[in-house]
Amino acid sequence: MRVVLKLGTSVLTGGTDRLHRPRLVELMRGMAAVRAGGHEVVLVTSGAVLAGWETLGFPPRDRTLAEKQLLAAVGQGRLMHLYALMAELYGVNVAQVLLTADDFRDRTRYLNARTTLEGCLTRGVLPIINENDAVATGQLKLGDNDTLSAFVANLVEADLLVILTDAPGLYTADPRQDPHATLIPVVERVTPDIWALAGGAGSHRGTGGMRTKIQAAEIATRAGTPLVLAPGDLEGALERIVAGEALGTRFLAHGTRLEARKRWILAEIAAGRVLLDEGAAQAVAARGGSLLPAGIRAVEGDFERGQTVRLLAPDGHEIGRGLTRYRSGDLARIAGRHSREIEGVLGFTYGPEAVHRDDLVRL
Ligand SMILES: Nc1ncnc2c1ncn2[C@@H]1O[C@H](COP(=O)(O)OP(=O)(O)O)[C@@H](O)[C@H]1O
Ligand SMILES: N[C@@H](CCC(=O)OP(=O)(O)O)C(=O)O
Repeated sequence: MRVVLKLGTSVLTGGTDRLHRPRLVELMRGMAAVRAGGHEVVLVTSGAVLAGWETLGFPPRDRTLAEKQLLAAVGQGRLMHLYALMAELYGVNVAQVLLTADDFRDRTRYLNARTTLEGCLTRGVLPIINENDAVATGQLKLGDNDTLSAFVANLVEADLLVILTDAPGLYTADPRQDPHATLIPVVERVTPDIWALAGGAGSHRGTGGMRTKIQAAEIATRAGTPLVLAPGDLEGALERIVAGEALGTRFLAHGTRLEARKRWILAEIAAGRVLLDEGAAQAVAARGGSLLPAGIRAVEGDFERGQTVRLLAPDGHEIGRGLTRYRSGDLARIAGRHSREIEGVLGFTYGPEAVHRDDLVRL
């Protein structure tokens, strides 16, 4: 299973003013255990602003954007340093990836981020992601890490998104305000009734409160990834959730990830056409295989890597659509060539497939 784990500031502080070291060790132990069980983990972490405030000796705060950015710039390094120390205890290597909204909007940046994260996972490195707070403002900013974690879950096509926070899950009302509030164990759909349960902003150290968690649930579940919202102060929480135990609140996915992805591919306007030879058409249409450059006869249109293209059989009829791994000019140069030759021809490679079967919908 590929799991994206989001840790809020409130979890990292354990209700104190500082990054709570024993808590960090326990969380890292959980991640290492899940990884040792054969799963992949991507961490989305908050806490840079808090870490910066701690490092500078808790100066009085004016809560301006400039101050927040300064604190994040100081704290991000500190946060990573601590994670690296904790990870070393468990023999885990970590990587830092700082993202902003533009990295999800711009196709090339999106694909590059995905390649980097995939690379980390392939090599067994734990990617640790935060928003690039020091530079991102206004339109550039996603603004909260709940939303960021849902985007990341989408980016890496996670099987599960786990958000650990300082509440035991989604309650019928804000448990801080209403002592009679009760836990909702399963949410089938994020309806207006669910939205109505979220109070305002969260704890005084957190950013989004429950609203951004529901927002994250909406984004993730629509893309086919379920979300579990659970308490961060419970020992072994991550392992128990990954093992399938019902902890906190589970938001169910709509359909499977693959279906969600295919809906998305079909919704995109095709940017070009790729003409296949008979063998490739057979492989794609009848056997559900990937399209290799060797089976391409011609490339029409001007498209970038990651855009949707139509796949045409030799008689011109459309047999499928998919996301191309190479831009049109590059694809034309490797058309008809064996995948081994890609690097020699282009000087680089994005892998042996022109369109991978996971990125392809047969019509
Ligand atoms: N319906 C609800 N159920 C649970 N918690 C809620 C609800 N409405 C508001 N909250 C508040 O949201 C807070 C979690 O958000 P936040 O403090 O931003 O956490 P984090 O730092 O983990 O992102 C909880 O502590 C709780 O007070
Ligand atoms: N990127 C910011 C945290 C933003 C955020 O969403 O915080 P939280 O509500 O604690 O998850 C930071 O590292 O301080």
